[in-house]
Amino acid sequence: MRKEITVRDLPNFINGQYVETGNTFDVLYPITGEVTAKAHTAGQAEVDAAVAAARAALSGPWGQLTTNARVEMVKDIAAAIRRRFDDFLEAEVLDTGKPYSVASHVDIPRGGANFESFAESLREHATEMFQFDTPDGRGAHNMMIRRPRGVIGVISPWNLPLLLMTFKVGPALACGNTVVVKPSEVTPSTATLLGEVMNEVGVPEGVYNVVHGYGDTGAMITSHPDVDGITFTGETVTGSKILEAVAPTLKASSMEMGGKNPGIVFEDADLDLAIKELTRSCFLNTGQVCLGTERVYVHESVFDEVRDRLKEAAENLHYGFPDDEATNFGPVVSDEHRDKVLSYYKLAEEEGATVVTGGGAPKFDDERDGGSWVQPTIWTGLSHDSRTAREEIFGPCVALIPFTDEDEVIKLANDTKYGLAATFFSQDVSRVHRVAPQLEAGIIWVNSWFLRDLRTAFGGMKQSGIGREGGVHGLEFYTETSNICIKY
Ligand SMILES: NC(=O)C1=CN([C@@H]2O[C@H](COP(=O)(O)OP(=O)(O)OC[C@H]3O[C@@H](n4cnc5c(N)ncnc54)[C@H](O)[C@@H]3O)[C@@H](O)[C@H]2O)C=CC1
Ligand SMILES: O=C(O)/C=C/C=C(\O)C(=O)O
Repeated sequence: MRKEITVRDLPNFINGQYVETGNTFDVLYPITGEVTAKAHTAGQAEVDAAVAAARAALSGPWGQLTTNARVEMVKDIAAAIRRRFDDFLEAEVLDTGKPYSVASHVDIPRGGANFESFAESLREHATEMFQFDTPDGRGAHNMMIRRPRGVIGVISPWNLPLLLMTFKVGPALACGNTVVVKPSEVTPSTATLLGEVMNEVGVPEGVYNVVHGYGDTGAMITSHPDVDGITFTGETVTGSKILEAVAPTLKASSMEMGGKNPGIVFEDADLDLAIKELTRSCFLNTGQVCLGTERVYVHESVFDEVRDRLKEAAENLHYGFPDDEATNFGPVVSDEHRDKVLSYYKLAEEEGATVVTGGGAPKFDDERDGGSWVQPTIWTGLSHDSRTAREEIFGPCVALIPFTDEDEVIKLANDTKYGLAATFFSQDVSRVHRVAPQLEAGIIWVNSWFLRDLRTAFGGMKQSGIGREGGVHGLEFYTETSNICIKY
């Protein structure tokens, strides 16, 4: 159904207050291209104020909370997000155009779970202690303590805005840090709304701050001398610029970046399951998931069947307005991103691809023609070395490439500068155990995709990332340790 849009104002959130700057940029509805909000750009003064508020909060009432009280407050944030589920859902859909069916099952529930789960993890981790022999025979205890790292700059992307931002803010707050968040300029709404939740729950002022703007506002945070750590999700090239920006002040950095994740369908795979999971891994969230599969190697003996069944699944996806229950496929996030994806659709054909389905933009003959739409697309006939099969497109598209043997496909899967995720399908238990450890990826799914247990380590190898977050693994980034050596 067509949405009646009232243009909203999205101020910054600094020291518990909403702060306007009057210098605004438009936020657009990807379904139709209409303006839905005006976000207030933060300049150096607002970034400085946010960082100063975050610094002050570390030694204010927040810093004085007991661990138990802090953990309970972080869980209260989760409960408040759940109470305001519909507000978050509406805000996320307006920014991204994604179907309610996706946002209400993936994005918004994770907004709450990210706070709750990391609060629990913090309670469960054990403190390290070593008994140590000293030359005088009396001995010592080495005891490690953890303390918050300090002010954390959170730079987040547009594909899963609330999910990915809270995947960082949740553990940061659970560990006692304070944050300055720079959400993507394309999707600033849910980060702004979270400020209301923080005030409702009684999170002390200055603990959670949000500044809006483009990459230059992000750069004011990454280069800020009073920020202690940066956690980033986004493109690899941006990650590399951020690492340069943090170098002069030697900030700790946790980086989750792009991928060109392989999928593999072996000849012994359960094809019903493989098609079901590949339909999600290629097309969920219109392909805008860093863990998605844009190249799938299919054993030659089942290639034609996989191609035909995946084509059928892609053609059954339902483009529509977000609140239509049948809609499971939305637009991409912006015209800029649509143009990038369509440029790869053109490149694929220039590189000799056969278009199995899709390959362009849909035409609706209604207001959706003003939005940022592309078709789900499947190619065959592309070589593993083509740019289409090697570069991250971040769209609902996949190159199907045949293979003949296991060693060959492992080499093909690993032949990339990235190493975020891999997913493969086989019913042969020996093969599963043999192949999985040989894949160069931080996250490997077997007979499944995007099954997330928040206690597990999350992050990429090679140019897909530096460091791991999730469960107790995030403690390495979100806390500083001190070893205390106590001689008896
Ligand atoms: N999760 C992932 O792996 C994601 C990958 N991408 C990839 O990146 C491409 C471009 O999307 P963008 O949103 O432009 O990603 P991006 O990496 O440019 O932006 C991500 C965040 O970084 C900020 N940023 C940009 N330049 C910065 C700088 N110099 N210093 C500090 N912060 C900076 C942005 O404002 C945004 O908040 C996509 O087409 C896709 O291929 C995008 C989003 C998520
Ligand atoms: O489940 C998560 O924590 C993250 C999922 C997806 C991404 O990281 C991404 O698309 O960037």
